[in-house]
Amino acid sequence: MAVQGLGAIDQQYDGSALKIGIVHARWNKEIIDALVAGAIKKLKALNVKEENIIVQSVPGSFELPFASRSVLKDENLKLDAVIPIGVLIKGSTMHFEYICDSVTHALMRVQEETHKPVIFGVLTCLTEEQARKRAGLDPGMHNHGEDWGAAAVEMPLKYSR
Ligand SMILES: O=Nc1c(NC[C@H](O)[C@H](O)[C@H](O)CO)[nH]c(=O)[nH]c1=O
Repeated sequence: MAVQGLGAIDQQYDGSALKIGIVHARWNKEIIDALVAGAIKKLKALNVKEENIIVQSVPGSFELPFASRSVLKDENLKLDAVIPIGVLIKGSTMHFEYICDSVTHALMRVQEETHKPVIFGVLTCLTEEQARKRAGLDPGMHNHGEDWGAAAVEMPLKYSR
């Protein structure tokens, strides 16, 4: 069996029949905007229609699990997957650690409760520089939002249909 690299895509998936939600926090706006744009770019590259990409925002990453569950359960939206996007940057207190840990576990619970893919789009960085690099804001750096877009297409086509 071929060993896949980190974030390797095993084939080109066709997202033309999918409806994907993106719920993003509003902290660290410049980095968030780049990550959201990267996710949307990849979704469109995989044929997800623009009208089937539903974007909503919440105050911060701590609100991502609640909003992700809400949009997945919304019968009017009929989403196939959700990409919660947040950027957590370590400050001078333990606030960062508690939010990172609680949000990570809560997003996994949303996935288990809804049986819908919840892509982990939360950057947990020690510095703003780390976050900027992972959003592709530095020349030559890869935008992790694109990986999240690819995962949001692959997962519902593989497991939720
Ligand atoms: O503190 N730092 C951050 C943060 N705090 C706010 C928190 O997510 C929540 O919105 C409020 O506590 C209100 O519930 N939210 C982030 O997305 N990134 C951070 O780096």
